[in-house]
Parts: sequence; C-alpha cells; structure tokens
Amino acid sequence: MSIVLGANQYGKAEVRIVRVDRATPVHRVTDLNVTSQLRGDFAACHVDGDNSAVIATDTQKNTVYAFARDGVGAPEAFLTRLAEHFTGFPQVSGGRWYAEQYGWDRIVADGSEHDHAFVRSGREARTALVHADASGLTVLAGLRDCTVLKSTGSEFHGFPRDRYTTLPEVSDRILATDVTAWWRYAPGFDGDHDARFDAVRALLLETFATLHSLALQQTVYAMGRAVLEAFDDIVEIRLSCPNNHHFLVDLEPFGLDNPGEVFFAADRPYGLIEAAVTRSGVEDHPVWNTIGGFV
Ligand SMILES: O=c1[nH]c(=O)c2[nH]c(=O)[nH]c2[nH]1
Repeated sequence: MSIVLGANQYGKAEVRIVRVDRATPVHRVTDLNVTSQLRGDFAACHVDGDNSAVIATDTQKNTVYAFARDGVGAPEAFLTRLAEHFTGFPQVSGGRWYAEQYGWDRIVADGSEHDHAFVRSGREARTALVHADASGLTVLAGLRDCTVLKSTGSEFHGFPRDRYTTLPEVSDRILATDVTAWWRYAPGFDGDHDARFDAVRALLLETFATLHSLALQQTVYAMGRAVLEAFDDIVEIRLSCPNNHHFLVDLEPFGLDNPGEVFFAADRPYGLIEAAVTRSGVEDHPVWNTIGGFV
C-alpha cells in the first residue's frame, strides 16, 4: 500500500481589514474578515518540505492589505481581484477566497448622522466567496445570522403523531430564525454587487414577513424561490435556518391565562431547516463542497 497526498489547500485565515474612506469629511468604513486559500502544485512542500513554490501565507495576508490600499468596494469584487492575482502564479491552479463584512451604522448625534462615528449593526454579517478552478471563477454572495422574528402568521400542525410525540398542534406561534443564505451568480455576472446584495436581502426579509407560514420549511423554500424568480442571473440559493423556538409559558399555576403573550425563548435544542433551491437541470457545483454546514 502506498500513501499519497490528497486534496490540499493553504492560506491565511481571517485577515481583518478596516478601511476608512476619507475622500470627503463624511468617512466611510468597510470592515472585512478575509480568508485566502490556494490550491495547486504544492506536493513538494507537503512531501519533502520544499518551499520553492510556496506563496507564504504571510505574503497572502500582505497582499490582502496592499490591495485594500486601492479601495475595497464590494467584497465579491475585492475577492475577485485577489483570485485573479493569485491564479496568475503558474503553480496556483485555483483557490478559495472568503470574506465576511460587518456593518457599521452612523451614530445619530444632535439629530443627524455623524460623519465619523459608528455603531456596529449587530451580529449579522454579509458574506462573499470566490472559488477558482480549471473552469474559472465562481462567485457566491450571502449573509449569515440575519435574525428575524414574526409574532404571528405562523402555524404548525398536521404532522404525524406517535408514542413519542408531545408537541401540541398550533395555529398561531412565534416564528424566529437566524437566516444564513448563499446564492450563486451565473458565470460572468457583472452587475452591481452592493445593489444586488441589498435587493436579495430585502426580498428574503419581505418573504419571511409576508408568507403566512405553515412550517419553517415552507418559509425557507419560499424565500429561496422568491430570489430565483426575481433574478435570472442567480442560478441557485441555499439556506440554513435554525427554528428558534419560543414556547408559551404555562401561567395557569399562577391563576393567569396566557393568550399568546408570554414566551420562553429556548436557545437549544433547536430545529435546523436547510434547503437548496435551484433551477431544474442545474448540476451540482463543486463550490458547495467548500462551504461547511449546508445541505
Ligand atoms: O416549522 C416547523 N417545522 C418542523 O419540522 C417542526 N418540528 C417541530 O417540532 N416544530 C417544527 N416547526
């Protein structure tokens, strides 16, 4: 039996860049966490310790900072620049560039938005991924931990019951989740990434709000479907949504009723609903193998 090196990639993870755009006194802040990973002809390093082809992870980090000097723009565009740069090295056959972008809102002071003071806009992050292989570049955009809740307009009933089923059927409940979504652009997409991100996010939220939900599964599929219906140049979308359960507290021991007003917000265990929504005939794309925690 001989032992051989299998798939490998290497790079610098979580390069934090905060870029301040000072073109006017109204500063703009872009806050990114970038991971760069290269694939290619690196067997000699793994097998013999021969580093002659290795673009050091430190060099990858420095390249990220240097490229930010020219401006960052949309994370998808920034990662595409990095992908094009690194795949220009003959020993690099592909790679994976991933970014999370954290939002900062302007602080309102004296009744107006401040020029250069900001407050973090919560746990949610915008995400982007550029994947390069022999077939070219693939761009995914997404978001994670977009926490949403609706206080009615959600039911769950009609499920099978067996000796282990205790869940009551409900025709009115809280529906809450932290949306994580990734969507894949058609090859060559050259639209405005920022505008498109805003439009997709708005559509996901609008669908969550307006669909009268009979199951979180139905809501998740409807959110994905709405995005594919609205944008021809998005090929497919994947969603992962925990069901953040809110259980009605039994107030009867205190002689009180509880007409859907007092809930216990459980943190675990939680349901986990995941779905890929795609166009019929689209083949499985290798980029999805580079994303963990999804169907
Ligand atoms: O929307 C839901 N889907 C389920 O599959 C499920 N299972 C469960 O216990 N509660 C819920 N809610």
